[in-house]
Amino acid sequence: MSKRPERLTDQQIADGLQQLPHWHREGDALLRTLQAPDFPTGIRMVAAVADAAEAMDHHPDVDIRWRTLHFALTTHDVGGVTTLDLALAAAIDAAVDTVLSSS
Ligand SMILES: C[C@H](O)[C@H](O)[C@H]1CNC2=NC(N)=NC(=O)C2=N1
Repeated sequence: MSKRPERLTDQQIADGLQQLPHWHREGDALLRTLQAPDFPTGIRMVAAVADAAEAMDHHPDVDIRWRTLHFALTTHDVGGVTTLDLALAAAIDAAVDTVLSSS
């Protein structure tokens, strides 16, 4: 049984975001919005994110509007931002970059 992650402090979140320039915090979530070049590529990005999230057993909230993708990350089990959200943000950045570099 994996240990439940602890909610991070404001300072810990700010420190983590130093390494995640595409992301910002709003309340209990980390947010990123990006523009895909077209709708199919955006869907491929979301599919790549889904694989990474499933591998981590930690999943983003995703909003898809044509080419605009909104990602919101929070740890629902503890009702706040944890290290899992910071790790997922980095995984999302890597996943979308991989799709872009192969499109
Ligand atoms: C049992 C529970 O569903 C799992 O530990 C995971 C699934 N994916 C998850 N994703 C997110 N964002 N928060 C969670 O608390 C979470 N829990």
